[in-house]
Amino acid sequence: MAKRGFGPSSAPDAEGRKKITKESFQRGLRIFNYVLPYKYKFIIGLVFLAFSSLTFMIFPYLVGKLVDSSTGNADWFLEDINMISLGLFAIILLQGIFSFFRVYFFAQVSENAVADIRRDLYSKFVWLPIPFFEKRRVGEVTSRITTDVAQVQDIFSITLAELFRQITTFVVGVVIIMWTSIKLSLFMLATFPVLVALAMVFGRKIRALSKKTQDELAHTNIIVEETMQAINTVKAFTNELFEIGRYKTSLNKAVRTAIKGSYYRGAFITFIIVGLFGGIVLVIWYGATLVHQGDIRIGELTSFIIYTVFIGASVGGLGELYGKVQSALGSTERILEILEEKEEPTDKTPRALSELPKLYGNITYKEVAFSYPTRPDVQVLHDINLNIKAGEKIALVGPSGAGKSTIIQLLMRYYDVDSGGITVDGQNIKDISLTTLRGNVGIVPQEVLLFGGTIRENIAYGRPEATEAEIIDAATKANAYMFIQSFPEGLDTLVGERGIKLSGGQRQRIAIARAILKNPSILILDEATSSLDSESEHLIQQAMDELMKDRTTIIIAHRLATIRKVDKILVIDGGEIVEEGSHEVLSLNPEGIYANLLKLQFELT
Ligand SMILES: Nc1ncnc2c1ncn2[C@@H]1O[C@H](COP(=O)(O)OP(=O)(O)OP(=O)(O)O)[C@@H](O)[C@H]1O
Repeated sequence: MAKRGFGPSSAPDAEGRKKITKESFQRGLRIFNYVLPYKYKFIIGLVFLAFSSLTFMIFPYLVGKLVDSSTGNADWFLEDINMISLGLFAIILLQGIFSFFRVYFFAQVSENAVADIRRDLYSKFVWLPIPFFEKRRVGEVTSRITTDVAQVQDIFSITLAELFRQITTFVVGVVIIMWTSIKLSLFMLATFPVLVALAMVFGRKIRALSKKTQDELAHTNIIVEETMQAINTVKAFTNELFEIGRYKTSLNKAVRTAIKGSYYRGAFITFIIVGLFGGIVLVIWYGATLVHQGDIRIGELTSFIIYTVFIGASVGGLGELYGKVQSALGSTERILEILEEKEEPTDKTPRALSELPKLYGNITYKEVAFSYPTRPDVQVLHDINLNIKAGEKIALVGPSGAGKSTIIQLLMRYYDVDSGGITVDGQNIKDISLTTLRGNVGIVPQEVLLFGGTIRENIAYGRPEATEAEIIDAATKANAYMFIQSFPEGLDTLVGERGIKLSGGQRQRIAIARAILKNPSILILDEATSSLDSESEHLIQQAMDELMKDRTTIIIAHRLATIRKVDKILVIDGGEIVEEGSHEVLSLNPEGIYANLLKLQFELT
């Protein structure tokens, strides 16, 4: 799933990296559009970066002069040891000051630009149609806005600066050492960078191994999470020992991989010590020979060696940065891909619900056929024809998976029909603004999810501009105000993760209050499958009756006892309407599905 939708030019690897090609690079550069509003700060940051990188490069030169001075070989305008040391100190101070401003300006740019990307991504997510989310896992969607954006932030704040610094160090360093001694430079360049490059290859292998260890540790964490989430089930089945065993096996595997990785890490450290430091010793040896022969001075050798270390570090650093740029390009690509997704054609101007055109609620389905975009080969609805007059109440019944919810989802235009058409008040819903359509439909879902916040906010979700009096009125009509008042904080009681936990019946009544407040012409009631106690059931039924008054209502019914009074019952089976009529008519057909379902439920109760 994570690999879905990448450009054809270069496939990413398992870590979501992308090969750097001209094309991917050019595409990636488009993320810099987010830096444009802050370009002056960015340029000032770059200037400070250039200053700090260049002052840094003077440091080894001055150290060399200092050594020459101390050995009586001074040939520079500053001959005094104290003066050169002061110069060194001044360089360090300058570098410190430049670095402060570099970090300050880059942080201003990166924090703002990244917040802009996050805001755009979030808005995009909210405006995207339902099928987008069905094709992806939640974790995948959230990682766009967290991990991928963090990668891009790294580029804006650190990687770019580092890249610039390493390249400057390398180029300026090589020029200076060449100027000092061509012979020694050629000797150094033929040995040292090769060793650094080898170390990089080795380092990459180790990273791959440590990634494996991390993955295995992540797997052990999944077990912890799963067990904690389902701790009641674990205890109910007295499966504590089984879970401990599962965790232990997974943990042992992670430990084995980690230990295997440590061999390589040990070997790597040995290589660094022997190889890289050996390389430096080689350079020192050759340099010392040149000093002995009088080709260069001891101070020049000193600064040469420091430059060599800088150049080596920059070569190593560039390798690492290459990997980072690759990952960031992958992230950029994924972010841009989402930003380019087509949004639902909803009206984006903030408007009060009451300002939307009011629909009457005459609904027709004509020869509607539909398959879900994720399963195009399975036709879920075939040839659905139905007619609901404004104010009529109908119920959809039928076995699980028959297609009842799908019929409703199509009315809400979460998906578009494959063939046929749905009209509201004679107008095809494709021609009605999505905002108007959804603004005129109220839903009381099967499983009510409340947002973390107060009860007031949760009820007002139905119509954010509602007044306090309207909220109380809606809560009262929904038979919810009684229990709300019984909480010390009343409407201000927090619900959700940090607040109190409401019972299923209470949540349903909040959802009814929401719908009452929204005052829609079309109402959809998705009956809860879990049964409530009779007191709660009675209160909910009363609230539902109040809510249904004067509205076109479609009930997805699971308990047939609640729908006897509706105008029409539609029995859905296998994506088709197989029976249609009032309770009286349908219950008299002994061969019919409805009569059989009725009998079954009667026997069960
Ligand atoms: N988002 C989806 N993507 C793919 N297939 C789906 C999706 N939602 C439902 N289906 C499939 O469509 C068919 C009809 O499902 P639907 O939810 O409409 O049935 P239902 O009659 O409402 O069932 P229930 O009473 O259990 O809620 C089922 O086979 C189901 O697996």
